[in-house]
Order: sequence, then C-alpha cells, then structure tokens
Amino acid sequence: MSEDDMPPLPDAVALEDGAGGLPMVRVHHSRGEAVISLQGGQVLSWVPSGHEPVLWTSPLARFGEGQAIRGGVPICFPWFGAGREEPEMTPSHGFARIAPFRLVEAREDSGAVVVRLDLGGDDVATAPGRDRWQHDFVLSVTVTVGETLRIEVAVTNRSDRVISYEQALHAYLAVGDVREVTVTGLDGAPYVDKTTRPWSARDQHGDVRIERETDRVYGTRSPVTVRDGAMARRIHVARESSADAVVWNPWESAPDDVGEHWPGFLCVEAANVLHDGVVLAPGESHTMASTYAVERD
Ligand SMILES: O=P(O)(O)OC[C@H]1O[C@@H](O)[C@H](O)[C@@H](O)[C@@H]1O
Repeated sequence: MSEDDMPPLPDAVALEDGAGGLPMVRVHHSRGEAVISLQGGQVLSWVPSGHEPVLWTSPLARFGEGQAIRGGVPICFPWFGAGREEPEMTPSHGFARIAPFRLVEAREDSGAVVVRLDLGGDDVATAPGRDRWQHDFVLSVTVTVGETLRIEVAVTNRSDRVISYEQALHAYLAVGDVREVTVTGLDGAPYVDKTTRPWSARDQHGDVRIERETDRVYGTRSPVTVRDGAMARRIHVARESSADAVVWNPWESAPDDVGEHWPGFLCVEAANVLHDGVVLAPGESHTMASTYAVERD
C-alpha cells in the first residue's frame, strides 16, 4: 500500500517489510507483541508479556507474494478446504488467505492495540478462484493485541443478491508435543471426521487426544482449551458466532512446508463451515470472533 493510504500509527505500531519482503504490521506493547501480515490479514505471531509465543509458524513456512503462509492465524474465506461444490474449489481455504489486505486503522485502546485490515471485492479482482465466487463484499479483520488476542472477522454483503460463504480462523497453536496435549470442551459434541473416505459423522466421548492424523469439524459453540503439560500451560480458545470448531493435525502425512515439525502445533479453528456456512442478504453483515488466552499451570 502507498504512503498516502497509510492511517496514522501509534508508537506501539510499525509497518515494515517482513520475511519475503511482505508488508507486516509489528505491534510492541507492554502487554503483548504481535506480527500481522497484510497478505492474508494473517496474525503470524502473538507473544503476551511473560509468556512463550502462543502461535506456531512453521520453520519451513514460505513467504512470498500469493503464497499461503503456514502458521499463525490464516483467514479462510469464502470457502473452507476444497469448498462445498464440485469440482473442488482452489486455492484451498479460499482466496482471502493469499490476498493483499489494506491497513485501515491502528490505535491504542485500554491496555491493548487494535489494528484493522480490510479486503474488498476490488482487492481480489484478479485473485485465483475469484471466478468461482464473484460476489462483491467487504471483509474487515480487527485484531486486538494485549494480554489476550482477539481476532474479529466482519463480512458485509455488498452485492445485490443473497450470498453464502464458509469461514475459519485457522489458528496454529504452539504446543510442546501434540501427542501429549489434552483438548477439553468438546465432550459430547458431534463431529465430521474428514480423515475417512467418505467423511464420517461421529460423537466425541471425553477429552480429545491426538493419536493419529486428526481432521475434525466439531459442531459446537463451546470454548475449547488445549492443556499442554510439556509447556506447563493452557491455551483457551473462545469463539463468538462460530458454530464449528475445527481440530487439525496432519501427523506424519504433513504437507512439505510442515515436514517433521508436525508435533509442534495443533490447529483449533473458529469456523462456520459445511451446512453452517453463513448466508447474508444484500447489505447484511456477520461478525465471527475468536479470543485466545494463555494460563500457566
Ligand atoms: O494445506 P492447507 O490448505 O493449509 O490445509 C490444511 C488443513 O486445514 C484444515 O483446517 C483442514 O481441516 C484440513 O483438511 C486441511 O488439510
């Protein structure tokens, strides 16, 4: 984005060239630090004061224009994975996560820093996959960095017809060893297991342990906690207007930008996907949010 389009930035916020020359917003605040990539509107790092980094970014992540960055909190929109239509939609998880967002606001606000990034129909005119979802829209991401991290995604239908979309905040949570964590909050929830062919419908009994490739869409609005004995901490993921929680770790079938590092993260994603996709009449808006908090054992 050009200098002329830049909003005024408080002292705690800087816009810099990051890895791969990608523009990144750096937040340095006494309560927490963060890095947010304008490409994808993606929080890449959040370190609340006195804690280890809460988000994981792959040591093998690729940073380049138009490339999905493996880590942090990618924004999936307007479809999730391969989407709900035939043939499969590409790019995986929609065009937003590789699109150039605009920095529209940065301010300090009661002990936190608030950064807003926008993406509109004009910003994705030539984006791959745009031909499969052509509606006009505005997607606003508001990131609040402090003792906790909150990411809010507001979508407005700017077209003259009803639109439908899937969405997720695809958070990669850093863990000591995914094989040793316990995930609570999902007991009793129905889920779609995406590792079977065809996918299967199941119910969760008790806490979740990661013992193999895990790719599940849980139909629940309850908060989820990742208990990580190795790092002696708990990461709490609360969600608003999110009907689904996706839990993903690829185990040994990890993509090549994860490789042998797969034990280092667990994705817990605030989502509205499959039959929980959002439907908006012309002019309507919908806001989904997720708040991350960390607590020592
Ligand atoms: O490799 P990608 O496109 O980042 O997707 C990673 C994973 O993301 C998860 O959210 C999906 O549930 C998985 O099915 C998918 O494999």
